[in-house]
Amino acid sequence: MSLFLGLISKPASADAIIPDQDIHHAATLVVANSKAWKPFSYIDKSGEPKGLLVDLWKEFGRVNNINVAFKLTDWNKSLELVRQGKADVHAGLLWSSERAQFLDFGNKLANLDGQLFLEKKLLSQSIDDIFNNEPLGVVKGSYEDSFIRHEFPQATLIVFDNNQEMLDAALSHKINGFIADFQIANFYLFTANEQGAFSPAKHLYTESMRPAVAKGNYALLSYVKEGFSKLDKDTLNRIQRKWLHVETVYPSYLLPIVISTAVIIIVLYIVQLKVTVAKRTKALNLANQELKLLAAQDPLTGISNRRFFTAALESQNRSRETGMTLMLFDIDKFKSVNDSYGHHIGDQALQAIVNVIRPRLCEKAVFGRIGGEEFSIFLTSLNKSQAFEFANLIQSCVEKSPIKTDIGEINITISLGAIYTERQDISCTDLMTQADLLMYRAKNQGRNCSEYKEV
Ligand SMILES: Nc1nc2c(ncn2[C@@H]2O[C@H](COP(=O)(O)OP(=O)(O)OP(=O)(O)O)[C@@H](O)[C@H]2O)c(=O)[nH]1
Repeated sequence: MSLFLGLISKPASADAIIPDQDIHHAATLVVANSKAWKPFSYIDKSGEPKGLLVDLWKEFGRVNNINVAFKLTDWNKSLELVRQGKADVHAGLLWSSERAQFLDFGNKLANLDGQLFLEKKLLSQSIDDIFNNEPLGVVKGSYEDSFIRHEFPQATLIVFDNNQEMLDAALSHKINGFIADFQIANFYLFTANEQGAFSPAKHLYTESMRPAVAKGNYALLSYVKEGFSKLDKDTLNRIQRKWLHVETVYPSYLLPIVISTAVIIIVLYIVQLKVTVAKRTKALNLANQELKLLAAQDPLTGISNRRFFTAALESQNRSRETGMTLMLFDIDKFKSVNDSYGHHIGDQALQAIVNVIRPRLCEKAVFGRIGGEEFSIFLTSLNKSQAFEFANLIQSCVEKSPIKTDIGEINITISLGAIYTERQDISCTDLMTQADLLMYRAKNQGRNCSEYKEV
Protein backbone atom coordinates (compact mmCIF):
# COMPACT_ATOMS: atom_id res chain seq x y z
CA MET A 1 0.00 0.00 0.00
CA SER A 2 1.09 3.48 -0.73
CA LEU A 3 1.76 5.27 2.47
CA PHE A 4 0.03 8.35 1.16
CA LEU A 5 -2.57 7.37 -1.38
CA GLY A 6 -2.53 3.62 -1.83
CA LEU A 7 -1.66 4.03 -5.44
CA ILE A 8 0.40 1.05 -6.49
CA SER A 9 -1.44 -0.87 -9.12
CA LYS A 10 -0.63 -2.87 -12.24
CA PRO A 11 0.23 -0.68 -15.25
CA ALA A 12 -2.56 -0.39 -17.77
CA SER A 13 -0.19 0.18 -20.72
CA ALA A 14 3.48 -0.02 -21.64
CA ASP A 15 4.10 2.74 -19.09
CA ALA A 16 5.71 1.31 -16.06
CA ILE A 17 4.90 1.24 -12.38
CA ILE A 18 8.13 -0.08 -11.10
CA PRO A 19 8.74 -0.81 -7.43
CA ASP A 20 12.26 -0.25 -6.28
CA GLN A 21 13.44 -3.86 -5.94
CA ASP A 22 16.29 -3.04 -3.60
CA ILE A 23 14.14 -1.49 -0.90
CA HIS A 24 11.96 -3.61 1.34
CA HIS A 25 10.13 -1.42 3.77
CA ALA A 26 6.58 -1.28 5.06
CA ALA A 27 5.30 1.93 3.39
CA THR A 28 5.49 2.89 -0.32
CA LEU A 29 5.77 6.27 -2.00
CA VAL A 30 4.72 6.42 -5.65
CA VAL A 31 6.91 8.78 -7.67
CA ALA A 32 5.93 9.81 -11.20
CA ASN A 33 7.98 11.26 -14.00
CA SER A 34 8.75 10.99 -17.68
CA LYS A 35 9.82 7.66 -19.13
CA ALA A 36 12.02 9.42 -21.69
CA TRP A 37 13.78 12.20 -19.84
CA LYS A 38 17.39 11.03 -19.91
CA PRO A 39 19.49 11.45 -17.84
CA PHE A 40 16.90 12.43 -15.21
CA SER A 41 14.37 9.62 -15.59
CA TYR A 42 13.81 6.92 -18.18
CA ILE A 43 13.04 3.26 -18.58
CA ASP A 44 15.99 1.25 -19.82
CA LYS A 45 15.86 -1.64 -22.28
CA SER A 46 15.22 -4.19 -19.55
CA GLY A 47 12.30 -2.12 -18.23
CA GLU A 48 14.14 -0.74 -15.20
CA PRO A 49 13.69 2.87 -14.06
CA LYS A 50 16.94 4.72 -14.42
CA GLY A 51 18.30 8.22 -14.13
CA LEU A 52 19.46 10.92 -11.77
CA LEU A 53 16.00 11.46 -10.26
CA VAL A 54 15.47 7.72 -9.87
CA ASP A 55 18.75 7.44 -7.94
CA LEU A 56 17.87 10.48 -5.84
CA TRP A 57 14.47 9.06 -4.92
CA LYS A 58 15.94 5.63 -4.17
CA GLU A 59 18.35 7.34 -1.83
CA PHE A 60 15.40 9.25 -0.37
CA GLY A 61 13.68 5.90 0.27
CA ARG A 62 16.75 4.36 1.85
CA VAL A 63 17.43 7.28 4.19
CA ASN A 64 13.75 7.72 5.15
CA ASN A 65 13.06 3.99 5.39
CA ILE A 66 10.27 3.94 2.86
CA ASN A 67 9.60 1.95 -0.30
CA VAL A 68 9.71 4.01 -3.47
CA ALA A 69 7.83 2.91 -6.58
CA PHE A 70 8.32 4.70 -9.89
CA LYS A 71 5.57 5.45 -12.31
CA LEU A 72 7.32 6.55 -15.49
CA THR A 73 5.20 7.58 -18.44
CA ASP A 74 4.86 10.34 -21.05
CA TRP A 75 5.56 13.77 -19.67
CA ASN A 76 2.07 15.21 -19.76
CA LYS A 77 0.67 12.03 -18.30
CA SER A 78 3.16 12.14 -15.42
CA LEU A 79 1.73 15.54 -14.45
CA GLU A 80 -1.79 14.21 -14.72
CA LEU A 81 -0.93 11.27 -12.43
CA VAL A 82 0.02 13.64 -9.62
CA ARG A 83 -2.83 16.04 -10.36
CA GLN A 84 -5.36 13.21 -10.26
CA GLY A 85 -3.86 11.62 -7.14
CA LYS A 86 -2.63 8.52 -9.00
CA ALA A 87 0.95 9.19 -7.92
CA ASP A 88 2.17 10.74 -4.65
CA VAL A 89 4.95 12.88 -5.96
CA HIS A 90 6.31 14.20 -9.22
CA ALA A 91 10.02 13.32 -9.08
CA GLY A 92 11.26 16.66 -10.37
CA LEU A 93 10.12 19.46 -12.71
CA LEU A 94 10.36 23.20 -13.22
CA TRP A 95 7.97 25.59 -11.54
CA SER A 96 5.51 27.42 -13.76
CA SER A 97 2.39 29.42 -12.88
CA GLU A 98 0.35 26.93 -14.90
CA ARG A 99 1.71 23.97 -12.95
CA ALA A 100 1.44 25.85 -9.66
CA GLN A 101 -2.33 25.77 -10.11
CA PHE A 102 -2.43 22.05 -9.38
CA LEU A 103 1.01 21.32 -7.80
CA ASP A 104 2.94 22.45 -4.74
CA PHE A 105 6.71 22.46 -5.20
CA GLY A 106 9.54 21.31 -2.90
CA ASN A 107 13.19 22.39 -2.74
CA LYS A 108 15.61 22.53 -5.64
CA LEU A 109 17.15 19.24 -6.80
CA ALA A 110 19.14 20.42 -9.85
CA ASN A 111 19.29 23.17 -12.47
CA LEU A 112 17.97 22.84 -16.00
CA ASP A 113 19.01 24.99 -18.95
CA GLY A 114 16.45 25.42 -21.72
CA GLN A 115 18.17 25.56 -25.07
CA LEU A 116 17.32 25.84 -28.76
CA PHE A 117 19.11 23.08 -30.72
CA LEU A 118 19.61 23.43 -34.47
CA GLU A 119 21.02 21.39 -37.28
CA LYS A 120 24.32 22.74 -38.59
CA LYS A 121 22.82 24.09 -41.81
CA LEU A 122 20.57 26.45 -39.81
CA LEU A 123 23.30 27.86 -37.62
CA SER A 124 24.03 30.73 -39.99
CA GLN A 125 20.43 32.02 -39.80
CA SER A 126 19.34 34.60 -37.26
CA ILE A 127 17.44 33.31 -34.24
CA ASP A 128 14.49 35.54 -35.14
CA ASP A 129 14.29 33.93 -38.59
CA ILE A 130 14.39 30.49 -36.98
CA PHE A 131 11.53 31.27 -34.59
CA ASN A 132 9.53 32.87 -37.41
CA ASN A 133 10.02 30.28 -40.14
CA GLU A 134 11.36 26.94 -38.90
CA PRO A 135 9.03 24.33 -37.35
CA LEU A 136 10.59 23.39 -34.00
CA GLY A 137 10.14 20.25 -31.92
CA VAL A 138 8.98 20.43 -28.31
CA VAL A 139 7.69 17.89 -25.74
CA LYS A 140 3.99 18.27 -25.05
CA GLY A 141 3.18 19.78 -21.66
CA SER A 142 6.87 20.40 -20.92
CA TYR A 143 8.16 23.63 -19.43
CA GLU A 144 9.82 24.38 -22.79
CA ASP A 145 6.44 23.98 -24.47
CA SER A 146 4.76 26.66 -22.36
CA PHE A 147 7.92 28.83 -22.30
CA ILE A 148 8.11 28.99 -26.10
CA ARG A 149 4.37 29.55 -26.51
CA HIS A 150 4.63 32.46 -24.09
CA GLU A 151 7.95 34.01 -25.22
CA PHE A 152 7.84 33.22 -28.95
CA PRO A 153 4.12 33.01 -29.80
CA GLN A 154 4.94 33.22 -33.54
CA ALA A 155 6.91 29.92 -33.43
CA THR A 156 5.52 26.88 -35.24
CA LEU A 157 5.78 23.95 -32.84
CA ILE A 158 5.73 20.25 -33.59
CA VAL A 159 4.67 18.47 -30.42
CA PHE A 160 6.08 15.13 -29.25
CA ASP A 161 5.00 12.94 -26.35
CA ASN A 162 8.50 12.62 -24.98
CA ASN A 163 12.15 13.50 -25.59
CA GLN A 164 13.01 10.12 -27.08
CA GLU A 165 10.43 10.58 -29.84
CA MET A 166 11.54 14.16 -30.45
CA LEU A 167 15.24 13.24 -30.66
CA ASP A 168 14.41 10.28 -32.93
CA ALA A 169 12.57 12.71 -35.25
CA ALA A 170 15.50 15.12 -35.15
CA LEU A 171 18.13 12.48 -35.88
CA SER A 172 16.08 11.13 -38.79
CA HIS A 173 15.87 14.70 -40.22
CA LYS A 174 12.11 15.07 -39.75
CA ILE A 175 12.73 18.28 -37.83
CA ASN A 176 15.72 20.64 -38.12
CA GLY A 177 15.45 22.14 -34.69
CA PHE A 178 13.98 21.53 -31.27
CA ILE A 179 13.78 23.05 -27.82
CA ALA A 180 14.93 20.90 -24.93
CA ASP A 181 16.80 20.97 -21.66
CA PHE A 182 20.47 21.21 -22.46
CA GLN A 183 21.50 18.30 -20.23
CA ILE A 184 18.77 16.07 -21.59
CA ALA A 185 19.37 16.76 -25.29
CA ASN A 186 23.10 16.38 -24.73
CA PHE A 187 22.59 13.02 -23.09
CA TYR A 188 20.47 11.73 -25.97
CA LEU A 189 22.84 13.04 -28.64
CA PHE A 190 25.86 11.71 -26.86
CA THR A 191 24.48 8.28 -26.12
CA ALA A 192 23.21 8.04 -29.73
CA ASN A 193 26.78 8.91 -30.82
CA GLU A 194 25.40 11.90 -32.75
CA GLN A 195 27.23 14.65 -30.87
CA GLY A 196 27.78 16.77 -33.98
CA ALA A 197 24.29 16.44 -35.49
CA PHE A 198 22.66 19.28 -33.54
CA SER A 199 24.24 22.24 -31.82
CA PRO A 200 22.95 24.43 -29.00
CA ALA A 201 22.15 27.72 -30.76
CA LYS A 202 20.44 29.80 -28.07
CA HIS A 203 20.21 29.56 -24.32
CA LEU A 204 16.61 30.27 -23.29
CA TYR A 205 16.55 29.96 -19.49
CA THR A 206 18.11 28.36 -16.41
CA GLU A 207 15.56 27.12 -13.87
CA SER A 208 15.52 24.87 -10.81
CA MET A 209 14.03 21.40 -10.98
CA ARG A 210 11.98 20.59 -7.86
CA PRO A 211 9.81 17.71 -6.63
CA ALA A 212 6.07 18.48 -6.54
CA VAL A 213 2.96 17.08 -4.82
CA ALA A 214 -0.72 17.60 -5.54
CA LYS A 215 -1.89 21.09 -4.61
CA GLY A 216 -2.70 21.41 -0.91
CA ASN A 217 -1.03 18.18 0.29
CA TYR A 218 1.10 20.09 2.78
CA ALA A 219 1.83 17.07 4.97
CA LEU A 220 3.37 15.21 2.05
CA LEU A 221 5.21 18.33 0.87
CA SER A 222 6.88 18.85 4.25
CA TYR A 223 7.64 15.11 4.45
CA VAL A 224 9.40 15.37 1.06
CA LYS A 225 11.27 18.52 2.07
CA GLU A 226 12.41 17.03 5.38
CA GLY A 227 13.20 13.71 3.74
CA PHE A 228 15.54 15.32 1.20
CA SER A 229 17.25 17.38 3.90
CA LYS A 230 18.44 14.09 5.44
CA LEU A 231 20.38 13.09 2.30
CA ASP A 232 24.08 13.82 2.75
CA LYS A 233 25.84 16.12 0.30
CA ASP A 234 28.46 13.59 -0.77
CA THR A 235 25.79 11.18 -1.91
CA LEU A 236 23.94 13.94 -3.77
CA ASN A 237 27.16 15.00 -5.49
CA ARG A 238 28.01 11.41 -6.38
CA ILE A 239 24.60 10.95 -8.03
CA GLN A 240 24.91 14.25 -9.93
CA ARG A 241 28.39 13.36 -11.15
CA LYS A 242 27.25 9.91 -12.24
CA TRP A 243 24.49 11.24 -14.53
CA LEU A 244 25.62 14.68 -15.59
CA HIS A 245 29.15 13.68 -16.50
CA VAL A 246 28.30 13.53 -20.17
CA GLU A 247 30.56 15.21 -22.67
CA THR A 248 29.19 18.56 -23.73
CA VAL A 249 28.13 18.59 -27.35
CA TYR A 250 30.14 21.19 -29.16
CA PRO A 251 29.59 21.88 -32.84
CA SER A 252 32.15 19.95 -34.89
CA TYR A 253 33.37 23.11 -36.59
CA LEU A 254 34.29 24.65 -33.23
CA LEU A 255 37.58 22.80 -32.70
CA PRO A 256 39.08 23.73 -36.11
CA ILE A 257 38.00 27.35 -35.55
CA VAL A 258 39.57 27.43 -32.09
CA ILE A 259 42.79 25.82 -33.38
CA SER A 260 42.97 28.13 -36.44
CA THR A 261 42.35 31.21 -34.27
CA ALA A 262 45.05 30.10 -31.84
CA VAL A 263 47.50 29.46 -34.71
CA ILE A 264 46.73 32.89 -36.27
CA ILE A 265 47.20 34.62 -32.92
CA ILE A 266 50.51 32.81 -32.33
CA VAL A 267 51.77 33.57 -35.87
CA LEU A 268 50.77 37.25 -35.57
CA TYR A 269 52.46 37.40 -32.18
CA ILE A 270 55.68 35.87 -33.57
CA VAL A 271 55.64 38.21 -36.61
CA GLN A 272 55.04 41.23 -34.38
CA LEU A 273 57.82 40.04 -32.06
CA LYS A 274 60.22 39.65 -35.01
CA VAL A 275 59.35 43.11 -36.36
CA THR A 276 59.89 44.64 -32.90
CA VAL A 277 63.18 42.76 -32.44
CA ALA A 278 64.37 43.83 -35.93
CA LYS A 279 63.44 47.49 -35.23
CA ARG A 280 65.15 47.46 -31.84
CA THR A 281 68.25 45.70 -33.24
CA LYS A 282 68.50 48.35 -35.98
CA ALA A 283 68.12 51.15 -33.43
CA LEU A 284 70.69 49.47 -31.18
CA ASN A 285 73.16 49.06 -34.06
CA LEU A 286 72.76 52.72 -34.99
CA ALA A 287 73.26 53.75 -31.36
CA ASN A 288 76.32 51.50 -31.14
CA GLN A 289 77.77 52.98 -34.33
CA GLU A 290 77.14 56.46 -32.97
CA LEU A 291 78.79 55.52 -29.68
CA LYS A 292 81.79 54.05 -31.48
CA LEU A 293 82.09 57.18 -33.56
CA LEU A 294 81.80 59.38 -30.48
CA ALA A 295 84.43 57.31 -28.71
CA ALA A 296 86.80 57.66 -31.71
CA GLN A 297 86.08 61.25 -32.78
CA ASP A 298 87.29 64.64 -31.70
CA PRO A 299 84.07 66.55 -31.07
CA LEU A 300 85.35 69.93 -32.27
CA THR A 301 86.88 68.98 -35.62
CA GLY A 302 85.29 65.58 -36.40
CA ILE A 303 88.68 63.90 -37.07
CA SER A 304 90.13 61.06 -34.95
CA ASN A 305 90.82 61.74 -31.30
CA ARG A 306 94.14 60.92 -29.69
CA ARG A 307 92.99 57.53 -28.37
CA PHE A 308 91.72 56.27 -31.72
CA PHE A 309 94.68 57.78 -33.64
CA THR A 310 97.25 56.09 -31.36
CA ALA A 311 95.46 52.70 -31.54
CA ALA A 312 95.23 52.91 -35.36
CA LEU A 313 98.90 53.89 -35.64
CA GLU A 314 99.93 50.94 -33.46
CA SER A 315 97.81 48.52 -35.40
CA GLN A 316 99.08 49.67 -38.83
CA ASN A 317 102.68 49.92 -37.68
CA ARG A 318 102.50 46.26 -36.62
CA SER A 319 100.94 44.95 -39.80
CA ARG A 320 102.45 47.18 -42.53
CA GLU A 321 104.77 45.84 -45.22
CA THR A 322 105.52 49.27 -46.75
CA GLY A 323 107.09 52.48 -45.51
CA MET A 324 105.34 54.53 -42.80
CA THR A 325 105.03 58.33 -42.96
CA LEU A 326 104.17 60.08 -39.72
CA MET A 327 103.65 63.85 -39.51
CA LEU A 328 103.13 65.92 -36.42
CA PHE A 329 102.30 69.62 -36.55
CA ASP A 330 101.40 72.41 -34.14
CA ILE A 331 99.80 75.80 -34.88
CA ASP A 332 102.21 78.68 -34.58
CA LYS A 333 101.52 81.29 -31.95
CA PHE A 334 98.01 80.06 -31.46
CA LYS A 335 97.83 81.63 -28.04
CA SER A 336 97.89 85.05 -29.72
CA VAL A 337 94.92 84.03 -31.92
CA ASN A 338 92.93 83.22 -28.79
CA ASP A 339 94.16 86.31 -27.01
CA SER A 340 93.40 88.62 -29.95
CA TYR A 341 90.05 87.29 -31.18
CA GLY A 342 88.77 85.09 -28.35
CA HIS A 343 88.60 81.35 -27.77
CA HIS A 344 85.51 81.05 -29.96
CA ILE A 345 87.39 82.28 -33.02
CA GLY A 346 90.32 80.04 -32.03
CA ASP A 347 87.93 77.07 -32.22
CA GLN A 348 86.73 78.12 -35.67
CA ALA A 349 90.38 78.43 -36.81
CA LEU A 350 91.05 74.84 -35.63
CA GLN A 351 88.05 73.60 -37.65
CA ALA A 352 89.08 75.60 -40.71
CA ILE A 353 92.65 74.20 -40.65
CA VAL A 354 91.22 70.67 -40.58
CA ASN A 355 88.93 71.52 -43.52
CA VAL A 356 91.91 72.79 -45.48
CA ILE A 357 94.01 69.67 -44.90
CA ARG A 358 91.40 66.88 -45.05
CA PRO A 359 90.65 67.10 -48.81
CA ARG A 360 94.33 66.65 -49.56
CA LEU A 361 94.54 63.31 -47.79
CA CYS A 362 94.03 59.93 -49.42
CA GLU A 363 91.32 57.66 -48.09
CA LYS A 364 93.73 55.47 -46.13
CA ALA A 365 95.48 58.34 -44.34
CA VAL A 366 94.55 58.74 -40.66
CA PHE A 367 94.23 62.33 -39.41
CA GLY A 368 94.02 62.99 -35.66
CA ARG A 369 93.89 65.85 -33.19
CA ILE A 370 96.29 64.67 -30.55
CA GLY A 371 96.49 67.80 -28.38
CA GLY A 372 94.85 71.24 -28.04
CA GLU A 373 96.39 72.70 -31.23
CA GLU A 374 98.51 69.68 -32.17
CA PHE A 375 97.65 67.37 -35.05
CA SER A 376 99.12 64.25 -36.58
CA ILE A 377 98.75 62.35 -39.87
CA PHE A 378 100.04 58.89 -40.80
CA LEU A 379 99.86 56.99 -44.05
CA THR A 380 101.58 53.95 -45.52
CA SER A 381 101.06 54.56 -49.23
CA LEU A 382 104.08 56.82 -49.91
CA ASN A 383 107.75 56.27 -50.61
CA LYS A 384 110.38 58.42 -48.98
CA SER A 385 110.47 61.27 -51.51
CA GLN A 386 106.69 61.36 -51.77
CA ALA A 387 106.52 61.50 -48.00
CA PHE A 388 108.77 64.57 -47.70
CA GLU A 389 107.02 66.23 -50.62
CA PHE A 390 103.67 65.62 -48.98
CA ALA A 391 104.92 67.03 -45.67
CA ASN A 392 105.90 70.25 -47.46
CA LEU A 393 102.52 70.34 -49.20
CA ILE A 394 100.59 70.10 -45.91
CA GLN A 395 102.70 72.72 -44.22
CA SER A 396 102.49 75.17 -47.11
CA CYS A 397 98.76 74.68 -47.86
CA VAL A 398 97.86 75.99 -44.41
CA GLU A 399 99.90 79.10 -44.94
CA LYS A 400 98.41 79.67 -48.37
CA SER A 401 94.78 78.86 -47.63
CA PRO A 402 92.36 81.41 -46.25
CA ILE A 403 91.38 80.38 -42.70
CA LYS A 404 87.78 81.56 -42.49
CA THR A 405 86.22 82.65 -39.19
CA ASP A 406 83.33 84.89 -38.10
CA ILE A 407 85.65 87.88 -38.02
CA GLY A 408 86.93 87.15 -41.52
CA GLU A 409 90.01 85.39 -42.81
CA ILE A 410 93.01 85.12 -40.51
CA ASN A 411 96.55 84.04 -41.20
CA ILE A 412 97.65 80.79 -39.67
CA THR A 413 100.87 78.87 -40.09
CA ILE A 414 102.05 75.56 -38.75
CA SER A 415 105.37 73.94 -37.84
CA LEU A 416 105.61 70.33 -38.97
CA GLY A 417 107.91 67.39 -38.25
CA ALA A 418 107.77 64.33 -40.56
CA ILE A 419 109.33 60.91 -40.16
CA TYR A 420 109.62 58.30 -42.87
CA THR A 421 110.70 54.74 -42.07
CA GLU A 422 110.78 51.38 -43.75
CA ARG A 423 111.96 49.62 -40.60
CA GLN A 424 109.61 47.07 -39.11
CA ASP A 425 111.15 47.12 -35.63
CA ILE A 426 110.44 50.73 -34.73
CA SER A 427 107.79 51.43 -32.11
CA CYS A 428 105.03 54.03 -32.36
CA THR A 429 106.38 55.80 -29.29
CA ASP A 430 109.74 56.16 -31.04
CA LEU A 431 108.07 57.44 -34.19
CA MET A 432 106.01 60.00 -32.26
CA THR A 433 109.03 61.13 -30.23
CA GLN A 434 111.16 61.56 -33.37
CA ALA A 435 108.38 63.48 -35.17
CA ASP A 436 107.90 65.65 -32.08
CA LEU A 437 111.61 66.50 -32.00
CA LEU A 438 111.51 67.45 -35.68
CA MET A 439 108.46 69.62 -35.11
CA TYR A 440 110.27 71.48 -32.30
CA ARG A 441 113.21 71.82 -34.60
CA ALA A 442 110.87 73.50 -37.12
CA LYS A 443 109.61 75.82 -34.36
CA ASN A 444 113.20 76.68 -33.55
CA GLN A 445 113.88 77.35 -37.23
CA GLY A 446 111.47 80.27 -36.91
CA ARG A 447 108.15 78.40 -37.45
CA ASN A 448 106.03 78.07 -40.65
CA CYS A 449 108.31 75.34 -41.98
CA SER A 450 108.73 71.58 -41.95
CA GLU A 451 111.55 69.28 -40.88
CA TYR A 452 111.79 65.67 -42.00
CA LYS A 453 114.04 62.69 -41.93
CA GLU A 454 114.12 58.97 -42.48
CA VAL A 455 114.83 56.70 -39.53
N1 LIG B 1 90.53 78.10 -29.03
C1 LIG B 1 91.18 77.04 -28.56
N2 LIG B 1 92.39 77.14 -28.09
C2 LIG B 1 93.09 76.05 -27.64
C3 LIG B 1 92.50 74.79 -27.63
N3 LIG B 1 93.42 73.92 -27.12
C4 LIG B 1 94.50 74.60 -26.83
N4 LIG B 1 94.33 75.91 -27.13
C5 LIG B 1 95.23 77.03 -26.97
O1 LIG B 1 96.39 76.84 -27.71
C6 LIG B 1 97.39 77.68 -27.16
C7 LIG B 1 98.72 77.00 -27.14
O2 LIG B 1 99.64 77.92 -26.74
P1 LIG B 1 101.14 77.63 -26.58
O3 LIG B 1 101.37 76.25 -26.12
O4 LIG B 1 101.70 78.73 -25.70
O5 LIG B 1 101.76 77.78 -27.99
P2 LIG B 1 101.53 78.76 -29.17
O6 LIG B 1 100.91 80.04 -28.67
O7 LIG B 1 100.76 78.05 -30.23
O8 LIG B 1 102.97 79.04 -29.59
P3 LIG B 1 103.93 78.05 -30.29
O9 LIG B 1 103.38 76.69 -30.21
O10 LIG B 1 105.20 78.16 -29.52
O11 LIG B 1 104.03 78.53 -31.66
C8 LIG B 1 96.88 78.04 -25.73
O12 LIG B 1 96.48 79.39 -25.74
C9 LIG B 1 95.67 77.19 -25.55
O13 LIG B 1 94.69 77.81 -24.76
C10 LIG B 1 91.16 74.67 -28.13
O14 LIG B 1 90.55 73.62 -28.17
N5 LIG B 1 90.55 75.82 -28.59
